[in-house]
Amino acid sequence: MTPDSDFTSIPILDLCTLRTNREQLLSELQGALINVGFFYVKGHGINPKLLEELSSQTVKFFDLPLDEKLKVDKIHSPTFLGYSSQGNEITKGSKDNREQFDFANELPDAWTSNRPIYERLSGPNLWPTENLAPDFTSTILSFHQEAQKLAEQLTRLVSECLGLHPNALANEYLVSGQQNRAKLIKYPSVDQLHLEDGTQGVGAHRDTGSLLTILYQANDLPGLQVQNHSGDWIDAPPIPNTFVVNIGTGLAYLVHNVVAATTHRVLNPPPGRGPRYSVPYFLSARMDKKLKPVEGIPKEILAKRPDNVITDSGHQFSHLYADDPGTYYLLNRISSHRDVGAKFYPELAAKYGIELGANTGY
Ligand SMILES: O=C(O)CCC(=O)C(=O)O
Ligand SMILES: [Fe+2]
Repeated sequence: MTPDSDFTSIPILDLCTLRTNREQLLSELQGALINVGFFYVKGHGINPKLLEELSSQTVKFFDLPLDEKLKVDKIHSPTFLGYSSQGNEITKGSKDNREQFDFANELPDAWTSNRPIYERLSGPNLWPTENLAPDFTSTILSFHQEAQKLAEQLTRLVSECLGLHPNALANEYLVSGQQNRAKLIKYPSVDQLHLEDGTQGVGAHRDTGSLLTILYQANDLPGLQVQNHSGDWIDAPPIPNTFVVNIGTGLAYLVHNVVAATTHRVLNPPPGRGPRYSVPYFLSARMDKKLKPVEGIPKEILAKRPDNVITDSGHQFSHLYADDPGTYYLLNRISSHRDVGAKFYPELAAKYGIELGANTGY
């Protein structure tokens, strides 16, 4: 791709087209994957009422008193599920101005010390009590279920549009009972920030260790930006009843980087317009299997791979990535949330040289 044909907006794909003109949708999807790595989906079939309820529960959760939110803080769990307060996460060496609540499909606390350490990441959620947050848990879990179905459908479409069997990726890298994470995010209004909070909502990054991300922008504030191949930042503003989908480094690796795990970032919300809310869901590859680029993508599709892509994102632990996805993923969690790392994984952090005392990031 030459800089002249670089993208300047994010394509919108309508999944209803699958019923009327499947070939067209697959061709649009292929273009979006190879040239952009980001696209909106509409016609996804997820009930708009559920999405409204998700938005409202997200706002209500963050409006709870801080001491109640701290009762479900990540620090209480080796899974890194739960709440993290403002400024507690680090991307590219700087604090991110966001509060978060990480959740996943519910799994029991099954890890024992004779199992691989990364399996300790999978386990139960930390929920606020029902009387404090009525219908929160059921709404969040319903959304998770729907996002999971959509993500699996998209994985099959991605395979198909790259000339593979629709189940080529799913059969190898998705396994029932795996835990896929999602989170509620609040980017506080700049009027509520202190000077030392810095300027980033979340710094430039790729979604590491996941196959794809489905992002629901839960109110109408802009902030998400996507980096095109020339290094320019392109806005991805909220569009009602759509999701923004982007490709993670896991999927890109599996398909020989013919699809792009595109760099993105989030700016603080515009002044005077209140906080921005968003809900990303991350579909992950199974953690217990080495990643191996798939065979069978036709040469003419591989030849479309863009080169000379400029990115502001680093790439942590890449040496480990393909060989041991579970450990790679755990190290990323520790690095982003060092207080949880210090409590539950001090030996692993020391082994990989992650400084737990200094909360300074990379
Ligand atoms: O909040 C957003 O719009 C994007 C968040 C994001 O990129 C992430 O959490 O990986
Ligand atoms: Fe992201």
